[in-house]
Amino acid sequence: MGSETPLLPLHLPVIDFSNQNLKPGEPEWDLTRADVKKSLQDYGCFEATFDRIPIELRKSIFESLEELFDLPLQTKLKNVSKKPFHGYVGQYPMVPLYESMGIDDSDVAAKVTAFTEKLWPQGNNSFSTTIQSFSKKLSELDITIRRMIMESFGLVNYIDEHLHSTNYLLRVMKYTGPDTEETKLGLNTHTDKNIVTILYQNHVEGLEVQTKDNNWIKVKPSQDSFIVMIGDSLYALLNGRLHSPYHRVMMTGTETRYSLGLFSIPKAGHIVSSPDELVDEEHPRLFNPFDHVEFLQFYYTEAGQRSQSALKTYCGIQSQ
Ligand SMILES: O=C(O)CCC(=O)C(=O)O
Ligand SMILES: [Fe+2]
Repeated sequence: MGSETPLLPLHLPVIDFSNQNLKPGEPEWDLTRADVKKSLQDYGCFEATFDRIPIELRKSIFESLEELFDLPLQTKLKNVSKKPFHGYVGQYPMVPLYESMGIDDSDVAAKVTAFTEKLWPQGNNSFSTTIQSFSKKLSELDITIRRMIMESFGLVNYIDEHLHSTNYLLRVMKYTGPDTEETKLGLNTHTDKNIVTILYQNHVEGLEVQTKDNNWIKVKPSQDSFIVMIGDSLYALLNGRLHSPYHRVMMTGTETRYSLGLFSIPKAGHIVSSPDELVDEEHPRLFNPFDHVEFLQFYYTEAGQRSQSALKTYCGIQSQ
């Protein structure tokens, strides 16, 4: 449906984060930072290769996901949350292939142990260790990327405050293959509402990311790569400087797709507001300051679900 000649190539840029010299101040850091900025301006998304998560851990994370989703429904329903999409989600008539669970503060051992004990009252040490160490290692990639983004926009003085203003949610997902000739929707088209999302998946493809000129990129990640994506809260914080892309999951065939997303999310009570440095005549302020938790509550109302951009409807400034 997009324009006949796509303005942007229909594949995501790939950026390597495995380099040992990737430290602030080193030339490699500056080069990688420039690639991060350009990719996020153009696509709001890129594929990151990152070797800090050992191969055994990358394998065992999917065994843990299988073990979790294989639990009886009654047990999975014990994971309740006041926050929408943080607890157990499944059996939705609109997206019957999709099931997910959220693990709040998945980088903090005590929190993951408490989550685990709700589902396995006798404990499940290998599950909680796998989830926590995977999240902790992946959060290092999230921190590197957010540091680079803040530097790119001259916001060095805000880095510490910004990094302390968020928590992590690990959402784990299972998509059952539709077992039909046609391709079926696994997850509705949406933009993420948080700061940065880092996705990892098994060998079954399905994620599609929309380009600015309305073409769909079918993402083909490898075992060594992660998909990094910008959410609406970072888009607002940067006063629209980076793109927050629409994406969806489309499923075919019989195989089960397991994926997980590490979401950095503004803490409740923290006000997301673009610094004055990013507001000038050429870039008028796009959004009123907002609390992310309240914005999320709006997103899940009927009006929020109906609007093309919940962010603009919720706190957009009229003149845009
Ligand atoms: O399963 C995926 O790859 C994407 C999931 C996603 O977009 C989300 O949870 O926000
Ligand atoms: Fe998403």
